[in-house]
Amino acid sequence: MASSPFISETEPWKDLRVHVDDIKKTHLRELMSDADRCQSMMVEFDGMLLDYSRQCATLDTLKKLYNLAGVAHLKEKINRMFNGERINTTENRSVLHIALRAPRDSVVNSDGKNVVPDVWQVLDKIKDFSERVRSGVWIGATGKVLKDVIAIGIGGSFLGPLFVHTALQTDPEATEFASGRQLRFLANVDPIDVARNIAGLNPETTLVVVVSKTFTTAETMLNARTLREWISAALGPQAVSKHMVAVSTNLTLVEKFGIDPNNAFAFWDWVGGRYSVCSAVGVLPLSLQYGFDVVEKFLKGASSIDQHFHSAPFEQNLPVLLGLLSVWNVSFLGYPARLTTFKQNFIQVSMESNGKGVSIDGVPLPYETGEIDFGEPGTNGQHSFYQLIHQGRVIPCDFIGVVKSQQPVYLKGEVVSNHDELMSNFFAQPDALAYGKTPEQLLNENVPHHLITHKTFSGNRPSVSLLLPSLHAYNIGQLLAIYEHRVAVEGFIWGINSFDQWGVELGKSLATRVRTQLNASRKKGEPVEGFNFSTATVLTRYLEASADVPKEDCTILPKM
Ligand SMILES: O=P(O)(O)OC[C@H]1O[C@H](O)[C@H](O)[C@@H](O)[C@@H]1O
Repeated sequence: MASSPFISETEPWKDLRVHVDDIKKTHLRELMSDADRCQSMMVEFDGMLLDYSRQCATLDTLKKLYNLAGVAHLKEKINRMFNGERINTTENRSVLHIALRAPRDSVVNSDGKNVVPDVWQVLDKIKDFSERVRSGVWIGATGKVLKDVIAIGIGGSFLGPLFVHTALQTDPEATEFASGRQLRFLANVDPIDVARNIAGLNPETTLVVVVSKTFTTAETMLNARTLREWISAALGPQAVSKHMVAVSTNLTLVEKFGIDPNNAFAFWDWVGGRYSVCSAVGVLPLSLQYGFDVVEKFLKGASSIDQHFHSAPFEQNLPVLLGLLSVWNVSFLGYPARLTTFKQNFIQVSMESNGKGVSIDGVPLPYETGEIDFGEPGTNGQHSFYQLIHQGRVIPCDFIGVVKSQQPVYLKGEVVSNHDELMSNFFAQPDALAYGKTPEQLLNENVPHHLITHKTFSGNRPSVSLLLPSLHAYNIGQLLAIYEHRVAVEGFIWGINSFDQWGVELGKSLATRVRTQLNASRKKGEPVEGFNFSTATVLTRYLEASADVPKEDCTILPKM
């Protein structure tokens, strides 16, 4: 099959390339002085306000980006996704995380079958199960209520749920429902993470949820076996069925592991791991902690953005605008990184989706794709790495602010409330980046000559600001979906497959070889063989220096 031409060969791409020179001549300071331009670069939807006026872009840039979207067939690609076509071609799968939050009476087809009833069957099962656990109808092996949950999972089976949990943890409505309960996440395979997770928990009152799409991920399965041992060592092996449940697409392996299939919560191949937080992956642990009704609001927020993404014209479409501007920053202005104050699962959603080297047809790309995403919430970044973004490299930034704090603090005698203090930075940083500070301004302030260059800020550094009315479950869903779809838009423009992740396989398979060697050396004293000089040397050193580990097959759990 003939492969499609690269987007970089199209006229709109070439036009944008030429346009870069015009834009580079114009400082953001000038662009910001045009109030009409700024007004046209603000979009509102469902209570949110996106301000992208601090992008190094004019209305003409936007027109050119819409032309690019046209030749990239962006609209058609979005429709193909919503229609359940197998757009993840290297895995021959459709990409239907939008179905996970579709209203009960809607229709989303995969291979001609409406998947919404299946989705709701699992959601109903989660609602029922979580209510039974929370109300103490489902109890542990010794008759105690299961008030604590450890969710074991990694990557997409961890980061999305962690993000939502982190955001809900301080939401007054959600916390009310979480009273007396704890939700912890065990992801990393480092044994100290096991220790941290079980510290202070009693197996008698703990429910373990093993979350893995494949149910083969080495870290998750070892952590699952470790906590199975923790439960059975304390309560006997028969307790496992009361204290362990699973979320997976691979129900056969769930059963083989020893978890009752009735206590397994399914999802489907058409849900990518990093797009799975709206499946049982997130909905089960979060419903156990906060109750299903809160989590349903999160799903509704995501669904609202899905419908917006599917139907709003590009000029008003938040994920489309954000995606196009990211492509502009990465591919044309040459800024490969992005800072966001919302980073947990977004780093995975973005970098695993779009860090690709070949087109969807498998042809090496003549341009780079993906961004290096990083960030810190609130003002933490200001006190660590903002030096670099103000005077070092140019890093386009996303600032996400909330009108109403989840937990307002007012102190008598203070100039502003604590939330206003936080938001002062939300408003100040984008302008500091855009305007900078000139040597003339510094001279007027009588700054000594030898410090002028040190204290100069070049400015002209782009950012977008997104203002949310509040941070309830619904808004968290909106935010998640905006970022998921933005990444899809970027990938659709770049002509890559944003839904596979072959790049994670090599490291995993090399770790398997090392694991085999460690076993052979520890158990049978075999020498290190088959590795390059460097690896063999350090591996041998590691084995020799840790020769005092137990030789016999035994179980030792953390002592915390
Ligand atoms: O959910 P699992 O099958 O355990 O997969 C967990 C994670 O492992 C892989 O390495 C993938 O890169 C991730 O996309 C995935 O989320």
